[in-house]
Amino acid sequence: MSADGQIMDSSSRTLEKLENENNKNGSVKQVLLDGCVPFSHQVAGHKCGINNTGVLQHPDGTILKQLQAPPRGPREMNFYTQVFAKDCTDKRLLDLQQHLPKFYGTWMPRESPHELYLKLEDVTRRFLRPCIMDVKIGRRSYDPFASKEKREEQISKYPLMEEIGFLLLGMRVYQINSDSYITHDQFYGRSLGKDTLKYGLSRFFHNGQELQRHAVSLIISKIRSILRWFEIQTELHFYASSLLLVYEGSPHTINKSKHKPADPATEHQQGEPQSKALSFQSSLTHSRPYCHDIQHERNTNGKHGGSIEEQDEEIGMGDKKQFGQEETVEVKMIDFAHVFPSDSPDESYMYGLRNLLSTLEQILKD
Ligand SMILES: O=P(O)(O)O[C@@H]1[C@@H](OP(=O)(O)O)[C@H](OP(=O)(O)O)[C@H](O)[C@H](OP(=O)(O)O)[C@H]1OP(=O)(O)O
Ligand SMILES: Nc1ncnc2c1ncn2[C@@H]1O[C@H](COP(=O)(O)OP(=O)(O)O)[C@@H](O)[C@H]1O
Repeated sequence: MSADGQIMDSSSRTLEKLENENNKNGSVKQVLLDGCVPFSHQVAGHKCGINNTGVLQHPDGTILKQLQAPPRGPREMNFYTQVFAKDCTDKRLLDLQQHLPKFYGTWMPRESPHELYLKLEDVTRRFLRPCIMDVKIGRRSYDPFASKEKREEQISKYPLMEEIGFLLLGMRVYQINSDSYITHDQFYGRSLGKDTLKYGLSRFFHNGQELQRHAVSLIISKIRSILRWFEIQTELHFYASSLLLVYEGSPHTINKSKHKPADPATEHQQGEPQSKALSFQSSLTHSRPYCHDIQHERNTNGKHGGSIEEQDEEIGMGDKKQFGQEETVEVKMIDFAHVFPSDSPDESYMYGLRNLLSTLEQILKD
């Protein structure tokens, strides 16, 4: 049977059948469309898609984020498409690529062509025990087109946002002694005031034995690099966008293994990064969030076979991989549902970055 045929077999399971199987087995490890499984390293964000699963992990190691309802989903898709356009000549956008998960176009399940997903690099993939934090950046978490109700709702969630300029949305931290993760949800971040912020942030770097100072330093250096990009760009404003911070929690070596790619024939991506940059202006027209109570999780590495090196080559980034000390951390910008064109510096985002940097520097000084 052709690879295509195999796809049809796997994806032709109906949702009903899946639910029955899950109920029967009490199965936690769901296999969804085309061999995709729930992404086990999601620490914040919407839980949409099949069974409110949220972000999915594709067998080739990428992740799939379902497009949100217009205008947010198309706006995020247009943003990734523009930044990763093959014929992009805008130096600012080309420089921005290094700060984003790589974008592999859009993807749709063969059976449900109305469902569209962004296919993205899994930023946590190379880590053995990834410690992950999602931090929303900026002095306001609503965009200029938000209704009065939306503005008020967002402000009421964290009135300190304007003064602090960032908000911890979620994290998971590997604990060496118990070989488990501590997780904190969005309410943890919202509970932090000016006097507890530094301590609250420092928990992300504590493995139960000691503070991972090297991770703090390396993450500071990556955030500084993102700040430098913002200091010279005036094209874009980012609202309700996040930084995803990751560091290696394992005291052992970093996972450098490269698996053979999954059978490329099992791919049926639709819409490669487009060759023509799309206009942001065109996207200006105008689910339940993830909530994980504080708890200890047994460690499940969540690794899924296959690799994406061939696709890396395709977008010209395949040979840029290096492994060194700085590979034990990663900082990427994510969540671009509220990115808008502009002609001035993004002071709000930079304010947030600077305050995050100074809080991290304080943690190092203590
Ligand atoms: O998707 P919505 O309209 O429900 O709004 C999300 C909010 O849900 P809620 O207002 O409680 O219904 C949601 O609120 P919660 O954090 O879940 O209280 C977030 O503010 C989310 O923003 P982000 O994805 O974290 O950047 C919000 O998403 P964005 O408006 O930032 O896309
Ligand atoms: N490229 C990525 N690599 C790894 N994890 C990611 C990536 N993008 C998103 N995530 C995970 O999914 C969560 C939600 O992503 P996000 O883009 O913020 O979704 P939402 O728009 O629903 O807020 C993040 O907190 C993170 O845990």
